[in-house]
Amino acid sequence: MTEHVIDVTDLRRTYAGGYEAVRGISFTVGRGELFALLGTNGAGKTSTVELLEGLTEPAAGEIRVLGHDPYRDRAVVRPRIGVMLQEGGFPSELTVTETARMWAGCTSGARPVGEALEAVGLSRRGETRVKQLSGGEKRRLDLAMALMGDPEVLFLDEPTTGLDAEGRRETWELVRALRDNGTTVLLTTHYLEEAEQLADRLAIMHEGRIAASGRVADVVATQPSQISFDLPDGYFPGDLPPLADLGVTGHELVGRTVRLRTGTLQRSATELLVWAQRAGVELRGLDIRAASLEEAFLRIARDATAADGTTPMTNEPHAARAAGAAEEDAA
Ligand SMILES: Nc1ncnc2c1ncn2[C@@H]1O[C@H](COP(=O)(O)OP(=O)(O)OP(=O)(O)O)[C@@H](O)[C@H]1O
Repeated sequence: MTEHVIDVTDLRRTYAGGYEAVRGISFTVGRGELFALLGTNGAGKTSTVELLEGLTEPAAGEIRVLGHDPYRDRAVVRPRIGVMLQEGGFPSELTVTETARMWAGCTSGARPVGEALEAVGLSRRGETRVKQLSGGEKRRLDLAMALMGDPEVLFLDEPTTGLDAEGRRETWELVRALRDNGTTVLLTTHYLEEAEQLADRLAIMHEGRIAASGRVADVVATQPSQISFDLPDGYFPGDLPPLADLGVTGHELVGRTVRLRTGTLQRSATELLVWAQRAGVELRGLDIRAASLEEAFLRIARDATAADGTTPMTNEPHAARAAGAAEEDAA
């Protein structure tokens, strides 16, 4: 049986004023797994991660990290986890090595500073001041600090926000290597490609709830693939073969562009192409596209919104955030 390093049941978080940012979520993360928490702005990802890190107490529900309550058993859990926050905020005048030494001094069981910097490829930047590091190097320094205690569980909150494509890829390599060495990783991200690249499993949050979860392929498989093409000249939609025969589950006509949705892409595409071949028509603008995580994400957010009648991407109470999350919890 898989050991659950993180176990979350019916978790809720309510901020002062009664705003419920996390509305009864449950999930598990197995040892050595990389689990991604995705979601629109304000979906509740950071609010959830802060609870897992033991920074504050939930309004309801249960959390186990390494078998302990991360808030009540903080002294036991904290030395075994690493946390990379969205913004590290280290003093800009210190050098990389001075920063790492300072951090090591606050970390129980800290690994040698040189080793932590080596792990993130910053060994050669030891004498550089933090303010002179590039954005990507700063994020790597944040990661080095999170790795200082050689953690069993690593929390990465938006680890590649603000990085260019190369910096992002470098970070992915590092995170993959950590996972391959057995570190359990919980990652929040806005980048769907990041989740596709790294995650063993993921959950998509929307307005405090988990709208979909599972392996990337399973979440994508719940979404239809799409075939689109221009209606051939002189043809009407009724001249196409019966859509049911194509295995098509939905369709629309936008101008003269036909869009078909299907859960059996190979069959639908083959049937359509055979029909076109027999009819001697060229399907201009033909585009055959398997479902992607991005489509799954957008559709899930849209469906969840339609179901509860709310507007996506709402972010009104965000301003209150600046005042500090932990103290403001109503719980
Ligand atoms: N301290 C706070 N007081 C009141 N509301 C808050 C506070 N912190 C966050 N919220 C609200 O809770 C909701 C969830 O915020 P959270 O930061 O957890 O979302 P997120 O998914 O991490 O968003 P983002 O991707 O934008 O970082 C948002 O509506 C946010 O405005």
